[in-house]
Amino acid sequence: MKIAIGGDHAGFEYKRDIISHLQKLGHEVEDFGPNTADSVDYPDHVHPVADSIEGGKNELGILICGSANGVAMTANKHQGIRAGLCWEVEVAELIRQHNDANIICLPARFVSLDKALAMVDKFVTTEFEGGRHQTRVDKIRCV
Ligand SMILES: O=C(CO)[C@H](O)[C@H](O)[C@H](O)COP(=O)(O)O
Repeated sequence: MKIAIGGDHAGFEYKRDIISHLQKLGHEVEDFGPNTADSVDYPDHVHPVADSIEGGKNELGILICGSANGVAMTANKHQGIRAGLCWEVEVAELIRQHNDANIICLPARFVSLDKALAMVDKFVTTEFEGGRHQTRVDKIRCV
């Protein structure tokens, strides 16, 4: 699967380890930075992730910052993006099953790396259930 990843300095180390994990599983990962742990502004690295998914270059996205709120707020400004903030593996499953989320947002300062990896694994392997959920997802789009 083609996956876009990005975030800010607070998520830099987790992003590095998530990329390695996904590549070992055979996924193609495009890293939109940051490339160091130096302080950055997360929107600079979130918009390109969202653009790549809206443009069809990548299928899913992963965004990591301290609380995950900034990256989620930024990503969800894009009409074609449904970004879900996750803190438990079951939530990572539900944002795919019920919300057809195409981006998962991870709070690096509030979850362990092992949990972050487990959430990523669940996110990329869970399908949208459609049905009643499709009706709701269709109503998310702003007019
Ligand atoms: O969600 C966030 C921004 O709203 C993240 O938690 C950022 O990583 C955090 O704000 C960065 O804070 P810092 O003090 O500049 O490291």
